[in-house]
Amino acid sequence: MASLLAENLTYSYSAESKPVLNDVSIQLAPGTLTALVGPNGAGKSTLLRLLQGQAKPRKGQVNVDGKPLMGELDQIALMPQRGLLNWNFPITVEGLVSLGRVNHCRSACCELEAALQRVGISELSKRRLDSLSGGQQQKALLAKTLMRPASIFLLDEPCSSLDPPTREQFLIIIRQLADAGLTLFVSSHDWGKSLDAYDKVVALDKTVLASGRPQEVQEKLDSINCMSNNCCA
Ligand SMILES: Nc1ncnc2c1ncn2[C@@H]1O[C@H](COP(=O)(O)OP(=O)(O)OP(=O)(O)O)[C@@H](O)[C@H]1O
Repeated sequence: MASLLAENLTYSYSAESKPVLNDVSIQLAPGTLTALVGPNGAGKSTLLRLLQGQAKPRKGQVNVDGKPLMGELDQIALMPQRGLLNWNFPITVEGLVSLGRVNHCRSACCELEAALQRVGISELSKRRLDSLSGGQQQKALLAKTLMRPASIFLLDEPCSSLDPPTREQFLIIIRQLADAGLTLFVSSHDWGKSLDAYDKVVALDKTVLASGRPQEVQEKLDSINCMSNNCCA
């Protein structure tokens, strides 16, 4: 089990441009499920990339288990937004999921079958990716991410494009993963009852607007115009 502490992160995409993240601090406790919500352009994906070590903050630092993060770590896995993938690529589910394997990893949790079982798609392993529904594709992408020998998982909008029942199913899966000891940080545009499934919510709009238990954050955000109408978009 691993913990993550980000302190005072500031980031801009170039030296001349304005920061897209400003003085962002967050803490992820081991074995917890945390939601990251915020409007379009709030910096959610950027923050997840900083936390995984894909980009370096201009100010501030990320600590994993008390040690500064230097570059990408096997310990932290990022599931990208579905829009970044070519879903028509001719590959089977097991082919895609196997791509998540890290060569030197031999532990049982990283085995293909275990990853497929964890997200409940063992029976789809021989199917082509482009023959699956959006929800099944998202589960396959999660299974690929779970092949990493990581204990911290950053999921970028895994529930986008899923219908409400499939979202609920997905939430049950990620809740089980957290209950099994993994640390999950999940960006989302869902705002409302579905956040009750999380241990903690971080609301971001370039900086942290609110952070805490779902009910507390919801009450705080109810008074902020940009996040009204039960939706962060
Ligand atoms: N590669 C890039 N170069 C320059 N600016 C970028 C780049 N990627 C993102 N941005 C800018 O950074 C800001 C934050 O974008 P980011 O994608 O992190 O937000 P987000 O909260 O994930 O948005 P969404 O909910 O729409 O996915 C936006 O203003 C965006 O235009």
